[in-house]
Amino acid sequence: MAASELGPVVQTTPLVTFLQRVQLTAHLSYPKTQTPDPKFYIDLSLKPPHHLSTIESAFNDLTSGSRDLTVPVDKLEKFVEEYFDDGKDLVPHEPEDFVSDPSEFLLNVENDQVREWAREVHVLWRTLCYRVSDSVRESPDRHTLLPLPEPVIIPGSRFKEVYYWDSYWVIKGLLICKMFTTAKGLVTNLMSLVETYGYALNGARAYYTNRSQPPLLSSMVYEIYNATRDEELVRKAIPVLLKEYEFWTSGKHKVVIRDASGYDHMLSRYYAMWNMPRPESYVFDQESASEISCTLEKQRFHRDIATAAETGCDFSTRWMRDPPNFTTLATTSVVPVDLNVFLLKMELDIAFMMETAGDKNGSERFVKASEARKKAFETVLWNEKAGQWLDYWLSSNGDEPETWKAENQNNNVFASNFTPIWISSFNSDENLVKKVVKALENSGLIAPAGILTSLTNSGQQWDYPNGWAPQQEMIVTGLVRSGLKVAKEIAEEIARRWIRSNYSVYKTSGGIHEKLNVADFGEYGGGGEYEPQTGFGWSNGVILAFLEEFGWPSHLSIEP
Ligand SMILES: OC[C@H]1O[C@H](O[C@H]2O[C@H](CO)[C@@H](O)[C@H](O)[C@H]2O)[C@H](O)[C@@H](O)[C@@H]1O
Repeated sequence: MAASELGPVVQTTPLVTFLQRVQLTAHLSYPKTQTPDPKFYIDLSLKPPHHLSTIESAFNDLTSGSRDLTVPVDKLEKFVEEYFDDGKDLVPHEPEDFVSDPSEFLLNVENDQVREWAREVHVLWRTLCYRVSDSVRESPDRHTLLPLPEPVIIPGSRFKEVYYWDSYWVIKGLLICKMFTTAKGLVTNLMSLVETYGYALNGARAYYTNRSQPPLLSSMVYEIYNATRDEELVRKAIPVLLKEYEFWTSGKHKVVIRDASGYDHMLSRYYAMWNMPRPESYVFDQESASEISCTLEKQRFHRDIATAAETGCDFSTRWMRDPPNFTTLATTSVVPVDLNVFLLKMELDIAFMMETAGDKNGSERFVKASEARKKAFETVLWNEKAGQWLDYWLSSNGDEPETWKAENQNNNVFASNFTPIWISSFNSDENLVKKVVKALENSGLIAPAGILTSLTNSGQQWDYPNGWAPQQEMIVTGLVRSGLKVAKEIAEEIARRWIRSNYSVYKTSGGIHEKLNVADFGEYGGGGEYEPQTGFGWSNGVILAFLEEFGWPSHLSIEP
């Protein structure tokens, strides 16, 4: 790891650096209307028996003499065909615990049409399940895919690798489908990444080693323990979670906000260890930064782009100082509500796991840490007038404690502002829940497909109307756990909307075999990208989780 003026940088591999060059040449060589997905190139493997040095020199020959880095497309395609393999690094895998009709599957779903669909969603796990090929294990230098010990569930579409936070909702879905072994395997994979790198990577690719994603590993372990009572898993998880906790609460991730009475509150922010264009989107990031001439400023911008990817919400006006101007991205200057919710949850989960494993002192330490963070939520992030928690803009670079200012709270409404309600100490406070429910109802976020991520129509993936808000599963869960009638009613309404809109996406034009993009989702908001017969990992999980929580009565229509 090297250090730059703005923080650490994790070096990438020679293969990633080379594939970036191929990506750039492809981008420049194809006609504008046929621009290839840059991620395709960075995901390629070297075709045996060729080695990187041979392929690199063949590529130098191919491009030599071209002043503008372009080559004829037919020659480029022939080159890719000759020297690379596409998609052979993952091998389809039949999950050993898959049964087509799991016992006690969604007993509350009475409506036959919905039951039949839920079963189709369950079957999708088979199409998303793979194992890493032996060639990745034997020759890791030939692949950008990283070796993992257990079978994986991928999101689908262009994402042919494990993703950290997606795995949380995937696991929720797998548990409902009684696929306990597969769920445990996903956690084993993520734990192996923490053991190797010190944090769970954004995704299992060599170009994702410079950042993590929303930290939900402890929640995954907790969910599995709840379903299986597997104490061995808990014992194995504790040291791994301690390592992950250290990553998120130290170095550049740690920020300290001093309140009016001089009390220091420790919170966390996202902070990627990268200051160049992201390899998987090299050509786009380079273009986005093209107007910035100062090197340091460029590096800062690239770090903020990579950091937005670490948030899981790439991209959103939430991270922009002057939305929707993309170059004002300042992700590292935000103290995000949801990240701190996930860390509060991690503290509570670790406390619970230590107690389960008989470590009383350790458990108390984490209960204390959770109480301190809860206090920070009340002082730094809560806004009484808005009835929700607000992201906080740092005034400084966050290296030293800085004093809290009311005007630094970001008054814009985001789904993430409501995620603290997931935490029991918040959802058990009746007065607080009532305030939050009122604010949520008046927020404008509740759309025909559930909770939108933001209210700003910026064209970004994580803004209205695309509205992918997987965090709505946490909000819904928290509202239900409050036990308050008004909260449960709104939670059920949100879940029904999500189910209906996803159903219509799956079923439009005669079935899931039709490819539908977010854009086709139009006024519904929410949902995701659907490839033939796969659905999308995390949304499959949220569908099943909502169906389990609320069922679907026989008299209720599924059509929106
Ligand atoms: O290729 C660009 C970016 O893709 C990923 O982000 C999106 O897909 C992920 C997989 O479903 C999801 O976890 C994330 O929330 C999405 O925004 C990736 O995580 C980014 O790092 C990457 O740059």
